[in-house]
Amino acid sequence: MSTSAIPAAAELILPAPAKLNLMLHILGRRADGYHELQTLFQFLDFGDELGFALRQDGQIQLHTPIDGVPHDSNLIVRAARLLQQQTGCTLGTDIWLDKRLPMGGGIGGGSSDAATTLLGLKHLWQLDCSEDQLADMGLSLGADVPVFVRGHAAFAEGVGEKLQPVTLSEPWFLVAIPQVLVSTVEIFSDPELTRDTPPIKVRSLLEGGGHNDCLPVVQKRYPEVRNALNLLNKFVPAKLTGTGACVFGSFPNEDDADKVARQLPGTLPSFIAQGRNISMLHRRLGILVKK
Ligand SMILES: C[C@](O)(CO)[C@H](O)COP(=O)(O)OP(=O)(O)OC[C@H]1O[C@@H](n2ccc(N)nc2=O)[C@H](O)[C@@H]1O
Ligand SMILES: Nc1ncnc2c1ncn2[C@@H]1O[C@H](COP(=O)(O)OP(=O)(O)OP(=O)(O)O)[C@@H](O)[C@H]1O
Repeated sequence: MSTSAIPAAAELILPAPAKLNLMLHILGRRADGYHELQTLFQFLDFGDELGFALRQDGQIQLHTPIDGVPHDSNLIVRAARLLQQQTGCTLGTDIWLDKRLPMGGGIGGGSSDAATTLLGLKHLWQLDCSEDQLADMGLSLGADVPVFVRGHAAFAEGVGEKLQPVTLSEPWFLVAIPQVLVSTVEIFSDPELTRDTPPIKVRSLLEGGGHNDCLPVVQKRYPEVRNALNLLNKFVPAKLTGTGACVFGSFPNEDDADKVARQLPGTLPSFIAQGRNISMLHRRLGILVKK
């Protein structure tokens, strides 16, 4: 994996992997407007990469800005500041980001960056906080952050924070990236969204089963996503991850995924990655802790 966007000054380099929602059922809406979900999360062995270097002056400085996202709104900076506040830590950090995941893609780039920041800085600042505390902090940043903090494929309920680890097969995925940014808020506010899918037991959820309740609304609002689903459906059953925009199909091996990728038009970029039950971040941190 290239680390070109991350300078040698970084003392700690960690991955921030993507996730897929293999299914997403919407059971209802809470009084605060958030939706009760059931979803199956699996990680991909593809993602962003973050570099961290220690600062003694308490400053949090992200050196690689994202277009359209102010420094202080970036989930990386927000996660770092939250960790400082919650632990009383007076250390700071320089951070560099190698952004590879499309934004607004439904593959959790911002959430994963936030989780990698929480776990990376716990390591760099040598903090004594538990995974439960980090998952709670993560939840206050976004519904998808806790699963990245835990690092295990999971059946999620609640708003996405009640996680039950699951072991799934680890197929190869072709993920196509429609060139449009889908607003999660917009999809969850659509009056036509199905919000009354009956709950199912994880036991009865066969692998590959379930559906995505966001699909009809996303297809209606975003022709780019509709086109991508139609194109991919010619080769493999195509699914939507989260609220989109990305769509994906699964394959038993990388070659089969690659053959289909070659037949997609240049206007529909894609990448191939393997599904993972343990996130790359946790594999890497596990190695660091054992050293
Ligand atoms: C769609 C999923 O990606 C599935 O994994 C997540 O549920 C969304 O997670 P996320 O991007 O971390 O979402 P957040 O940043 O917490 O919420 C963005 C917006 O989505 C809506 N939202 C999100 C999660 C949820 N369970 N119900 C909601 O209604 C809310 O309007 C919220 O203001
Ligand atoms: N580090 C970050 N990376 C990406 N987006 C960020 C980041 N920090 C803040 N954001 C904001 O969060 C929004 C959603 O980004 P993200 O890439 O996580 O979307 P997503 O893949 O649809 O997420 P999810 O699957 O969790 O709904 C972006 O449009 C951007 O404004």
